[in-house]
Amino acid sequence: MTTEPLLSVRDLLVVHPGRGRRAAPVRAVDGVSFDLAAGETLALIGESGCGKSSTASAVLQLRRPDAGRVRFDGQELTTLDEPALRRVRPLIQPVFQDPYGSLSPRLRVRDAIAEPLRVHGSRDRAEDRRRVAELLDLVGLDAALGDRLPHELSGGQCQRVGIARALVGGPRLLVLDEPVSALDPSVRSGVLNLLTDLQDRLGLAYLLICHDLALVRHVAHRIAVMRSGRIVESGPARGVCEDPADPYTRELLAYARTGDRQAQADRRVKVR
Ligand SMILES: Nc1ncnc2c1ncn2[C@@H]1O[C@H](COP(=O)(O)OP(=O)(O)OP(=O)(O)O)[C@@H](O)[C@H]1O
Repeated sequence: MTTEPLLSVRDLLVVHPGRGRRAAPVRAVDGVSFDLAAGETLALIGESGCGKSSTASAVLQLRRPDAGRVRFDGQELTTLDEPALRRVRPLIQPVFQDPYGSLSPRLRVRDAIAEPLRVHGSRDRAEDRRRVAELLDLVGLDAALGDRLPHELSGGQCQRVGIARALVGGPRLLVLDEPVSALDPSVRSGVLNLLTDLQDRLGLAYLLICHDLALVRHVAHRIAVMRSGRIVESGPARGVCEDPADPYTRELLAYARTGDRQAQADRRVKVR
């Protein structure tokens, strides 16, 4: 018996308008297809501008794709109207690179985490408080941090709040866009361990966008290499780079050279 993947992306096309007055439109994503199972991590890697974030936005339906299909948990998302999509959104949640930028500076942590519940119609404040306390505990934060504002948290704590907020609606898929690259190296492994622990406990699927090949090999199950809007190679994350004659390995090693330079640059824009 074959089980349907949680996420199935087929022939995805995202075209951005050209940036200059005479600039031609950019096919940022040009026929991308992949599957992702529940409990699995697929890492999308590739040099800057190859279309990783555009793919992520189209999967999240933050940016409607120009063509192609995005089937999630048996439902085709590209044809859903906005009210129907709002009901699906809690199940597919993003976690962004900049933990401060993804939280409102004026909302206390407990309100930031509870906000999506209220947006989706929750009127039971006591139940919301209980859920927030449960989530703070789940992401390894002390309940007292619930009273703080984002600027009163460290980068790692702030990213944990972002993860708690993503979890509040009971998602099945998280789209992780460089989730630790803006963090101090000393707290990165804690956040990564939290993500792998949450995946094991909750059966979450992760679409991971990351520049750091060493990290990707450690946390992902499969890797897809993008270039110029296309997936040019894909395969298992573990045991890769063992046969230099293999095209997938060659692609990864080539990526590692450009990607490492990008990762160095990323580290220079650390948040507080
Ligand atoms: N809103 C936009 N308008 C016009 N062009 C865009 C827009 N967003 C992205 N692009 C272009 O689309 C292409 C793919 O960009 P995208 O951000 O998806 O790549 P990426 O692989 O995520 O890059 P990075 O690793 O630097 O974030 C690039 O040529 C980029 O300049």
